[in-house]
Amino acid sequence: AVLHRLWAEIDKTVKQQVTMARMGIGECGTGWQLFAEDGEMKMYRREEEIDGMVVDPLKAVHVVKGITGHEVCHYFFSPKYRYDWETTLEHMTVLETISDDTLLFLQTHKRIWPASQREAVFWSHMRKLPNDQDRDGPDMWTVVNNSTEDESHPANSGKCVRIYLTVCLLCQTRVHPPKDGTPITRDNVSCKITYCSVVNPGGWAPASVLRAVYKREYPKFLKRFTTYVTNQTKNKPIMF
Ligand SMILES: CCCc1ccc(-c2ccc(S(=O)(=O)CCO)cc2)cc1[C@H]1C[C@H]1c1ccccn1
Repeated sequence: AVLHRLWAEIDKTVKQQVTMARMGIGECGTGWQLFAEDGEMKMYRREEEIDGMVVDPLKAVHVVKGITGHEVCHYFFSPKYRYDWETTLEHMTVLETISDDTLLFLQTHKRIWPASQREAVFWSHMRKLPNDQDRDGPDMWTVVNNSTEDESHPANSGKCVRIYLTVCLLCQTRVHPPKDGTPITRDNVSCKITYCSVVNPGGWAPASVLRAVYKREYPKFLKRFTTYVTNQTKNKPIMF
């Protein structure tokens, strides 16, 4: 198959992001502060600024019973479900279908007063990863979203400020087979989710406002999204 113009960048970025997502918080360098906790969900951030703009890296870890990594990545990646769970989304367009596991998105997010409205252009790639640590362990699945340029949508040409994001959703399915050898049900599966994101807001926005938005929005987003996947899958066959 002819490789797409972005393929080399996608493959390199996915490998880099997955390597970082697999590292524990302790190995990810210093300065991580736990800022939100809800049951199994723990959310960390590091306070970082570039040219006075807040670009705080975020890392969340969560364990959800009854769903698999393939299912979590499927509902995160597919455009047809996004309006159901992404509450800050104002508009989403698929600019290009690069392949069946790689899409180019244009998204505008609802304006956060007093900052100007933001938009993002990013490729999104979904991939199953060999579990190289535990060969007979279940596979891992990931979706990586990474901002990119698109000639037909130059940055900051309209009313929206272009943001630059790198997001990695890494999922590891855990199966606890029933003792009595009966078939595996959703009671026997769980998914360890690691969500990493770095967002450059692209233009000035008050640090206090941005940090308040992230503190409020990210825990809401991960809880809402995982609840959505649980509800969407509960009466469906398990997608391993
Ligand atoms: C000034 C910039 C604010 C800002 C930057 C970035 C994002 C954002 C974009 C994409 C993704 S995703 O994980 O790729 C899922 C696809 O949408 C998550 C978050 C949202 C906001 C805004 C709306 C706020 C927000 C922040 C955090 C979570 C959700 N929404």
